[in-house]
Amino acid sequence: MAMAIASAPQQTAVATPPIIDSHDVHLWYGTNEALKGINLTFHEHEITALIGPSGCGKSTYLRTLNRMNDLIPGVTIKGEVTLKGQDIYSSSMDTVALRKEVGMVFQQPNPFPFSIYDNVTYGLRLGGKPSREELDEAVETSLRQAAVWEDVKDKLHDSALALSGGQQQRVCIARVLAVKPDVILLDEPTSALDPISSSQIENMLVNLKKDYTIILVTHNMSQASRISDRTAFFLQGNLIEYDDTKTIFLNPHKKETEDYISGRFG
Ligand SMILES: Nc1ncnc2c1ncn2[C@@H]1O[C@H](COP(=O)(O)OP(=O)(O)OP(=O)(O)O)[C@@H](O)[C@H]1O
Repeated sequence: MAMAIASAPQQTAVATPPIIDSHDVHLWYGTNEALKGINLTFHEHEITALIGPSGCGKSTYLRTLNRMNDLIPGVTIKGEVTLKGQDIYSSSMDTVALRKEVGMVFQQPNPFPFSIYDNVTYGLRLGGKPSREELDEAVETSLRQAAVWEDVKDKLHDSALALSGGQQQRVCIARVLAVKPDVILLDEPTSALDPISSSQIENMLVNLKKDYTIILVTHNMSQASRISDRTAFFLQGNLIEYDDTKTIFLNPHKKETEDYISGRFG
């Protein structure tokens, strides 16, 4: 019998339109093949969790979705990733624009050493010369969406570095939201946070999915089962199983998946 986790998994996902498609994605770091032909389709307005033991390629795969691996020397990528039907690896793709459409939040909160206001407006100011009113509006909307407005509204011009870790992470999420992405990638966004901050971020992500598509790497099985609609299980660079979260946690089809989620390895 599979898994023993505290919370009931999400209900069976009802398919929304696909937004990202990856087809036969391989990635090598030098000669080490870290991804061995990944086929995955992500659906709009869903949260998808990527799970699997350390070193199985989850973070590497997440970074292929907005070409963040391009920044790592010695990386070779083959295969196809499309965003709304457009090949993101085509030579005509503007990677700065891509990373606005497919934003990323990292494990460690990484606010810039600026004010909260300047952190949230950073991407907007890179893209042009928005008016003060536009910036003010974006700051309030994004901080509200990231569920941190009430904490910071009276100190927007204080350093973001003076906030708690959980508040910093929510400001980093607001920074991504301010440029209105379609997709948000999160790489273990709560693993450096206390349980209360983690739970605030989980609730926020569930609220955000009505407006965004969310793809989340997590080691936390309860988190995956609490908030995700679909779950993909990776092992040694392969995608072993991808299904709605309820099936993965209650009735996985592959033995490796069952062994992992029931804690037999990893
Ligand atoms: N920058 C890099 N240079 C060389 N090899 C790397 C690099 N990043 C990851 N790897 C290797 O690629 C493989 C997959 O790593 P990756 O970080 O994607 O796994 P992961 O499943 O996200 O692991 P974790 O859960 O520990 O974060 C591992 O063998 C790792 O050592």
